[in-house]
Amino acid sequence: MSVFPKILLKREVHDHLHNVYHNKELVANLGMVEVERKFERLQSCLSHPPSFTTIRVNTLVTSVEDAKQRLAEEIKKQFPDDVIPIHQHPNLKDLLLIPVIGPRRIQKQHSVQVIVGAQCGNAVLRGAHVYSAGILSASKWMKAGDEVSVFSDIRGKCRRGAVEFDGAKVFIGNGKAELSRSDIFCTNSPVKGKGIRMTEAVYSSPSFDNMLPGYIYLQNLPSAVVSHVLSPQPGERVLDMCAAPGGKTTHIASLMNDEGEVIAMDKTASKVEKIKHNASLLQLKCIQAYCFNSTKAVLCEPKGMEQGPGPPFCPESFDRILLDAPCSGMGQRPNMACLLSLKELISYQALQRRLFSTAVELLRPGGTLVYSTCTITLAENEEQVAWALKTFSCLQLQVQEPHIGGEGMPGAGLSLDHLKLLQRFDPSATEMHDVDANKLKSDDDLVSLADSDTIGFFIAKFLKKS
Ligand SMILES: C[S@@+](CC[C@H](N)C(=O)[O-])C[C@H]1O[C@@H](n2cnc3c(N)ncnc32)[C@H](O)[C@@H]1O
Repeated sequence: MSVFPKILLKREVHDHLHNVYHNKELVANLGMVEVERKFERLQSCLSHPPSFTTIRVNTLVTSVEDAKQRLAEEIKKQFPDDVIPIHQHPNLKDLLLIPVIGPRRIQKQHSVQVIVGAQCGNAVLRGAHVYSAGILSASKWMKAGDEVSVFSDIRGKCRRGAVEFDGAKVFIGNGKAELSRSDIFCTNSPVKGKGIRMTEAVYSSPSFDNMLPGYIYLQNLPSAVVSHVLSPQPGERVLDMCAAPGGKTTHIASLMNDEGEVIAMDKTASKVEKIKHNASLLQLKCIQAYCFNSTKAVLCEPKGMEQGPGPPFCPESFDRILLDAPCSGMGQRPNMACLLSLKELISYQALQRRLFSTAVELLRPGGTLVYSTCTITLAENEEQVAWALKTFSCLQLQVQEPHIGGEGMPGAGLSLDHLKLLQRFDPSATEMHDVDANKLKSDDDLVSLADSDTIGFFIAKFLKKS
């Protein structure tokens, strides 16, 4: 059931998405009434978190059963009075599902108020505590130990250090202050560590910060599907073109049993350090990470030139390539306000095409290319597939295994057969659910809810014909 306002969009973005979700092909398929409902559901689902937190087990260092047991012990420390179920996904054997309980109707609000940035607020609704860096405002008299009510500044309008804030804010739960207002704001150096320990969030999930490092990796369900769809094999040479912070890179390496070569690139140096950190934490040795603009990753020098281990690379030199493209991120949940302008929203298509063209050049004939995004627009998903099939006659769409999400969305002129080969995780495909750990009836109910109530995501798999 909806407890937060639906996602707040700029008028121009709202109207654009409205047109996308009311395109002629979709209306012809579903009818106007269903299309209207779908668009309303989409806006509502996006402002709420998915019903499950998903944890990928690093199967190179532990078994799923062992990780499950360790997780249960850790979660018990946080929720001594509750039984929080942990389920292994039946089709993604390295994935564990933990329900996000909520929404809770919290009656009591405290007079001491804390305002946090929207990103911090979104993390709280997925189980995080409030870190000091995320706090924008705290009541004048707040001291350590106070019970406080926490609000998210959804429009990004609150001034850092303000004593009160009357702008648009959404209540996300109650907690206990670990620092005073002056500890947070009256200091010259940035404050680190926890600022508020959440005691009752509107949506509650364990906090996985620093939990079992090296054993588990917090990863959204559709993101964990991607590397299985790519299906990398031990000994292969695999390229992850837009890789930071390395969630999929590390998954790929672990599916390859850490044998072969996984080359990860990202254009931002600090993010490349995160890939290296994650690879080392998860004890993966076959990953090489480089800071590089992947649109320039094809070696153009004449043959015979010495080629180093890093980019640029010779054409047709990879067995498999993942292009988890930079995108508008409109599928991320929860997201109570999207501050993107229409210009920004539609700017990604061109960059994605440049990256895609590079991927096709670098892939060997007979190789596999997977394209994915965490967004819900047609322009970045089905339209890109239609363009790719028209532009590169060597490409053929492939069946995906596992196929857990729905089919592609009509509207880009793709045939029904092609739409069936695409995998779209569409939050608007399900009704909103209250989740109460004790009322999840059967394992089947639980898995189908976890599979359908996810972030918005898209996956296409291509074969480069020999
Ligand atoms: C969707 S995120 C990747 C998430 C990552 N695959 C994971 O699962 O952890 C997209 C990434 O693309 C990077 N990026 C954007 N433009 C790029 C470019 N031209 N070359 C390489 N990386 C780029 C961004 O820095 C960002 O880290």
